[in-house]
Amino acid sequence: MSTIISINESDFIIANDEIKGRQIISKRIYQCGELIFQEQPLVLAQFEWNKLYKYSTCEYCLYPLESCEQNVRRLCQDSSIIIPHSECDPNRNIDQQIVRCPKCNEMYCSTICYQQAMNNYHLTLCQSNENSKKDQLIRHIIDLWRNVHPPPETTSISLVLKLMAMLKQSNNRVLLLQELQKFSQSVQSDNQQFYHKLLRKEFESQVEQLRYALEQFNEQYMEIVEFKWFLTLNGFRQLLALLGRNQQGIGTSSLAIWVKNCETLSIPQEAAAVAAASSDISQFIDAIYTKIDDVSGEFIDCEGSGLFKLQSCLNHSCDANAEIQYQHNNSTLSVVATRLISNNEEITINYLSECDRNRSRHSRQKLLQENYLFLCQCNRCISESSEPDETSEEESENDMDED
Ligand SMILES: C[S@@+](CC[C@H](N)C(=O)[O-])C[C@H]1O[C@@H](n2cnc3c(N)ncnc32)[C@H](O)[C@@H]1O
Repeated sequence: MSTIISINESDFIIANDEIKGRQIISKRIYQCGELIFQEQPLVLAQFEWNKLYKYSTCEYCLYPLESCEQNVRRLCQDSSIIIPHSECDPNRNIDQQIVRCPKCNEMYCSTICYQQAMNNYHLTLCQSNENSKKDQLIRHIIDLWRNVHPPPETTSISLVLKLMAMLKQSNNRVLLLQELQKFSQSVQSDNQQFYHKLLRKEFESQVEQLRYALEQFNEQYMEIVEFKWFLTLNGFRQLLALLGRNQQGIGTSSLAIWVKNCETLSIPQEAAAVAAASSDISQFIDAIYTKIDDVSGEFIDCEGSGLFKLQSCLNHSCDANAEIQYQHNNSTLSVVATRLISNNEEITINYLSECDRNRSRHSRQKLLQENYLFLCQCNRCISESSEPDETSEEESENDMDED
């Protein structure tokens, strides 16, 4: 885990900015669409809610373990749907590829993933006996988490459990802890104004229950002396702030890959046939997405999150010049330029979800303060600084009043 792949060391540098902390500065020109780097996570986990809704993925790399047809049938709750062009679905025979842990039945996309999981953490976390006290405590911790954090989830307690198990199984605990310490993790913003939203008064008792349960887990089953500090009152708040500030969402989907492959289908020769075939398939795809939206809402991907060492050095901008993609439909993250990036320009991504990006300056800044503890001063926020301090909801309410 935690491998940085495909970078040319001289293409960018990690610098230090007085206000933002670490930042990545380009040392050459990147064209729009160009890959900047690819990286695998130090640790990742599927969201607990996602798992509950039966999104099946490889436990180690989040590769989807459904065919496109199974995926669509589940999301539409309609077992009669037939997906055409099965040649566009690389997962059409995925059932035959799935590897299961012989003890707990957890699913993996390959023997390699299963072995990596075993070597890293699964030997410790394998829940093979539901009556055992240890398995019950793990389930209790996960249930507590789900009560604190209804969907959409942002941070996952499974990451904490996995980090503990990785430390237990590691033969170099010091190195792993050093890697963890590099992520930005203070509980407050530098000017002491913002706290992470999970550390507000309203969550105090639930966060304490979680901390206590994890402390019991460590004392009774893990005995990781090096992790004890993270399970103290202050240490646990810092751990939650670390996860909140750095965690990167991961999304994979069998349907999305099938749709992408359909776009490159070999085209029939005659112009009229081309038009008819492509309009048929796009109408079919539109109808599928509409039905999914009606039945399952927008929650359509296999989702999780992870900590990435290099990606976590990328700062936010509401006018970012790069974006995160999952080009391999698993947890390998790609950072791709979304416009021309000049030499010496900071490479930035947008931390906000697609739908939050069009909110007012005030709403965007509020979300960034609650989740990442900073006041955004990007070019877009500065150029919109004369706008009123209203959330998008207040803005639309005012608009409606005016109408
Ligand atoms: C994922 S880290 C990014 C790298 C970070 N600068 C570091 O030193 O590790 C996220 C944190 O970086 C800082 N940050 C990111 N974008 C920023 C921005 N536009 N303005 C100020 N601080 C920012 C915030 O402290 C945020 O919680």
